[in-house]
Amino acid sequence: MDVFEAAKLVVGIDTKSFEEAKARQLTLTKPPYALGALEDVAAQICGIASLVPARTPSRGALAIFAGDHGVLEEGISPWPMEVTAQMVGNFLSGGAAANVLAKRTSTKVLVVDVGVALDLVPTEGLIIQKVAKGTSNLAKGAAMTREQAAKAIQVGFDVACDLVLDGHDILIAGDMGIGNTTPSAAIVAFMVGAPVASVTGYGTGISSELFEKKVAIIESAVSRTASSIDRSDVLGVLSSIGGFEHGATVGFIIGAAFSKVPLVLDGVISNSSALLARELSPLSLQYCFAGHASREVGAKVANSALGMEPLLNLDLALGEGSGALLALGLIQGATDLLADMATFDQAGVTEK
Ligand SMILES: O=C(O)c1ccc[n+]([C@@H]2O[C@H](COP(=O)([O-])O)[C@@H](O)[C@H]2O)c1
Ligand SMILES: Cc1cc2nc[nH]c2cc1C
Repeated sequence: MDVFEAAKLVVGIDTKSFEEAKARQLTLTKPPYALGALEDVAAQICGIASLVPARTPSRGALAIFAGDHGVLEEGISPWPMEVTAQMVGNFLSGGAAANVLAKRTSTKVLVVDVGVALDLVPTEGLIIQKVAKGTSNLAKGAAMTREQAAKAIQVGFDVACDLVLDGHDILIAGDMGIGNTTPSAAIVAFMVGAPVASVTGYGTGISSELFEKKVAIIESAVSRTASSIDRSDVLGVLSSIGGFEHGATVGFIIGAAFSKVPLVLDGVISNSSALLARELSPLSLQYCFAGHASREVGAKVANSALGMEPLLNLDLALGEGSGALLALGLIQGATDLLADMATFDQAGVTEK
């Protein structure tokens, strides 16, 4: 199905089930709202499932969208481009942080090559849907064409729909792309209208000198974009300052919402992508959870612009879906609590 058509068909979560879940929380053996944000999470899961109590999501799937970035030639990351492809190899052989965390929650790990510069060898667990061999350098002009942006979004949407058809009941957004904190900060600055220096982070670890350079590059790309593109023009924004991972993540979010399954956002790449998904489908955000507050400052700015409270704040700056995978355990726990705790009546505990 065409993702842009699907985006228009996304419906909000079931508010009746959401409210019913909130009411059920009050009957459980605990002071009102003693489980805090976990109560909100469980109600949101019930709203998504249209069922109270909802079944606990237990068949998670992590999609790690991988792509390269032409802007790397400006020296905005200390790591060379080939690390993107090398880390894809690491994901496929099970040695990355994401693999370790996914194992704990029996989450399937899928890598989607949406724009890695090097050719990858077809392997089990790898989907090759290369839009191009890396983006163009956004410091010099548009990062991609509008057609490429649309293709990246479609890839992410198709991956989400296929995973749900395969029986996965919660989706996790992950990313891998050396240099991708630069387009992420550009997207946040442009979409939120915040000063670039206030949304730019240190990525994989850059010097303060390099940080100044990163900010200057993003400032110039954002002002180039602002002169001709409107915030509601998602293909315009992506083509001007985005990455293929961002495009795919936009589609992944819409795919989860269209398929009515929850999705856990990870760090600054998925948070910035959610700002774009909101333009195509505002209701799609009702299916999203902010897994964590990344160390990357733009992630925090994006989450607050989205009105989302991150579940964890662990100073993570890894990507890959690592923070979202950790949050999955909390989402599962929250859903279990609503379903399995005794009520005051059942336990013979006096209500206040
Ligand atoms: O998830 C995040 O918020 C995050 C923060 C900093 C770095 N990363 C990861 O590090 C890479 C991008 O960092 P950089 O410095 O090369 O732009 C990319 O592979 C991301 O997955 C991810
Ligand atoms: C080693 C390494 C692992 C990563 N995982 C996600 N982004 C990454 C960036 C680097 C450099």
